[in-house]
Amino acid sequence: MNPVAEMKSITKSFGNNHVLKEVDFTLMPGSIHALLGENGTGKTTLMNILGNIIPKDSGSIELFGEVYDEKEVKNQVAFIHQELSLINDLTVFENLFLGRELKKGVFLDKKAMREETEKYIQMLDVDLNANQLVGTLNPALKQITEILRAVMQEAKIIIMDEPTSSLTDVEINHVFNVIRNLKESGVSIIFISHKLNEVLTICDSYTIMRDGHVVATGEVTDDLTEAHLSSHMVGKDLSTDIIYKERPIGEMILELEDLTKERQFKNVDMTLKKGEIIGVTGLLGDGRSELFMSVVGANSPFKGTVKVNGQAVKIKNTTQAMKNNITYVPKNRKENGIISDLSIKENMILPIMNSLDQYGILNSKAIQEHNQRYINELFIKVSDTKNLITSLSGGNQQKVVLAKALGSQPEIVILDNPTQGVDVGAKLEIYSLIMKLAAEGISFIILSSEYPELYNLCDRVYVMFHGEVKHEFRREDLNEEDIMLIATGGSVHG
Ligand SMILES: Nc1ncnc2c1ncn2[C@@H]1O[C@H](COP(=O)(O)OP(=O)(O)OP(=O)(O)O)[C@@H](O)[C@H]1O
Repeated sequence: MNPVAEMKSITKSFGNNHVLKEVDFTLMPGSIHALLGENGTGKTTLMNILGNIIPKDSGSIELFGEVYDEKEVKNQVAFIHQELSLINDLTVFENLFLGRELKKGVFLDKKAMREETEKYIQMLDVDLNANQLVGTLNPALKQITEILRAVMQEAKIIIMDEPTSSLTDVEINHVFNVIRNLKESGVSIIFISHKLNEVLTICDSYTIMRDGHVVATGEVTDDLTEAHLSSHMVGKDLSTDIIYKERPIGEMILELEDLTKERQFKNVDMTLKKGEIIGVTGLLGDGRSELFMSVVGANSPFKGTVKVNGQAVKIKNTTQAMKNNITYVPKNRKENGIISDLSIKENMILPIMNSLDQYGILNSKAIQEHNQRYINELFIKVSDTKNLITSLSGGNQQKVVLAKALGSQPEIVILDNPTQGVDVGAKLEIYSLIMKLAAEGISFIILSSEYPELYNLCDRVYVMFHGEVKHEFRREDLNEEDIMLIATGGSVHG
């Protein structure tokens, strides 16, 4: 069998930043190929070159045995980015035909576009309505709509950049089924991911990059392990020590009493003490994100009482939340976490502008010190903080979002899906930092679907189902099977 894509000795630099150094990459037909590596190692850059989004500096590419043709590639290769590019106010079929609308005379032929969409929906066996507004779809169906768009343009190679990073387990299965159907139909898929368990589940082969080089490539076999993959990614064996540390827990700092918002969450009671780390988990529709958006004033109105340090507070927006020393990091980085038009430096200092502003002039030394501290503590890979935040790799953007939150020195930090897109090694660094800050007295609420994340960090974990708290686990009772049972509507004793 001949490869469908063959990249040889690809190099690429951005200024002095030599991102790709003689990279070889081969994709076989009808396969799902994982592309792995630490944050900022050049995975997206390599794929941007394959998809003709940016030019290479040197090297050669063959597609389907032919020399790479920049005009043809648009129809052959589709790239689904981490941040989806759908328009919420349009329907599914309108999104799918955006920029290539079918027409009857001068009018749009909506009937034909709808029918064509239905045909592909059936082909991929997905539960999607062509007429539905994209804004009303859950994250998995949005991801699937993007996949449909790629399939409808008859792409033979589809690159998926962390397609599951904001999905829950059930949604991931849904997207995986679609990916498997695609593979059956002969499409080759490149699967960029930091979730090594998913790579072992769905991929046939893998390539691992480190510092702009390929360090390993091979088949996914039964004896391949996550530890094997991650040791190649970081160049050493990752510590398997548990990061969690026993530490003194202080007074009550936050109480949620009987919080209710129609169709979102119901009768929620939760507590958090000084220096404590609690987890909140569940599956799609559990209401945890809506609950904490309400707590910080971003999802009003709701019923019930929020108490900070024993005092009932009415928080109407996130600025008031910050005045109550609560910082909140929402889950979707592009829509909520970063300001794309600002530099890395500006993004990092936004929440602390007031404290840095002396006599109306920004103290550049203080800014420099502040930023350098977080760049060091979170290992943010950055060549110049004056560059736009969007020039950073996805995982490094996420670290800037965390730096922004922690830099405001809050008493309570609420993190929704905090390590989205972050590589396995950097995750451990972030957990260690959170543990260190908790030992210094900062309290954390971690909203997460990842059991290892909850296990590494949390003193207690609340499990929600359909907007209600169904169980509270003490650390000593935590286990993944019971959490899953409750998250799917079952119950455990005790
Ligand atoms: N347009 C750009 N301008 C300047 N530097 C860039 C640009 N695009 C990427 N880079 C740099 O290239 C390097 C590789 O980034 P890339 O996005 O390819 O990494 P990645 O392996 O996909 O990381 P992640 O896992 O975090 O998504 C980073 O140092 C990044 O800052």
